[in-house]
Amino acid sequence: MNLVVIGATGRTGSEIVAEASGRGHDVVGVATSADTVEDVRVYPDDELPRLLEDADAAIDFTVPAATREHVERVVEAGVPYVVGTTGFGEAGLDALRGASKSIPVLKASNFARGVQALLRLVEAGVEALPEYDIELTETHHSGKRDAPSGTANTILDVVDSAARSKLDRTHGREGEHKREKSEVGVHVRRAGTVRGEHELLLAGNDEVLTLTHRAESRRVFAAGAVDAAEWLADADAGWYAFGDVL
Ligand SMILES: NC(=O)C1=CN([C@@H]2O[C@H](COP(=O)(O)OP(=O)(O)OC[C@H]3O[C@@H](n4cnc5c(N)ncnc54)[C@H](O)[C@@H]3O)[C@@H](O)[C@H]2O)C=CC1
Ligand SMILES: O=C(O)C1=N[C@H](C(=O)O)C[C@H](O)C1
Repeated sequence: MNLVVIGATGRTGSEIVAEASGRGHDVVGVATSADTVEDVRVYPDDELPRLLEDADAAIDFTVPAATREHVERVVEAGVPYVVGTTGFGEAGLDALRGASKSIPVLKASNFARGVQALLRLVEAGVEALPEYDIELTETHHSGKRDAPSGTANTILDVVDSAARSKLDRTHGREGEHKREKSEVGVHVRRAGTVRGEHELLLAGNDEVLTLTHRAESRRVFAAGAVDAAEWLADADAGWYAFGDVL
């Protein structure tokens, strides 16, 4: 396949370039400035329209503002679009959903296959323990821009759908704060080079169940993103999730 990796010089984009090249795909990169990654040419983002002309798919791991600019170019080129970027507001999500009327769009907050399994375990745990208190903690490297993580928000959406009553997301606690039954605590840690860890704690009287996923390297995200691009290249226009690929 001809792949365009947008964000190719980034922590994750550079792993995606390595993974795609390693699989034998023809890869070009786009980033804020020209560079070379794993012997792959990286072009500044104003070159994106030309690079999309022969692309079979584009993969975007940048920042929400950049992805919003890219999506119009990708739609014009009619190229399947894999989006890993997180931290969108409603307008950004609407732009991506709008694009899916014309091209196949696959957006996932986490391309690790283990997180797909975690989401299924979260649903089962919440359904089995409806009265238990739920607290979510996510930990990422000190360079992460958005909080909570996109994965944390995805986990909370699964909790919402599995819970018997609406839960209020309580981001941190300080001062006098007695826990309400309707709370789901959300806690964010930023430190070092942590690749991505998510822990859901369900606590009842005299017992605790914790469900944890930890990414040991960004290669796990890269493998999933390239799997998604290979799958999406033959898809019809529409809105897809990483679970559709597995
Ligand atoms: N869905 C998933 O599995 C994962 C998602 N992510 C998300 O991916 C995004 C990027 O994360 P990192 O790789 O740590 O970021 P980073 O800061 O290391 O890299 C960002 C990349 O985007 C590029 N970029 C920024 N503005 C651009 C523009 N206007 N045009 C073209 N390129 C532009 C930069 O040049 C750089 O290559 C974040 O939103 C993060 O949450 C990260 C890992 C896994
Ligand atoms: O920024 C990161 O690094 C990651 N971001 C994604 C998120 O926001 O959930 C996925 C992964 O946890 C790594």
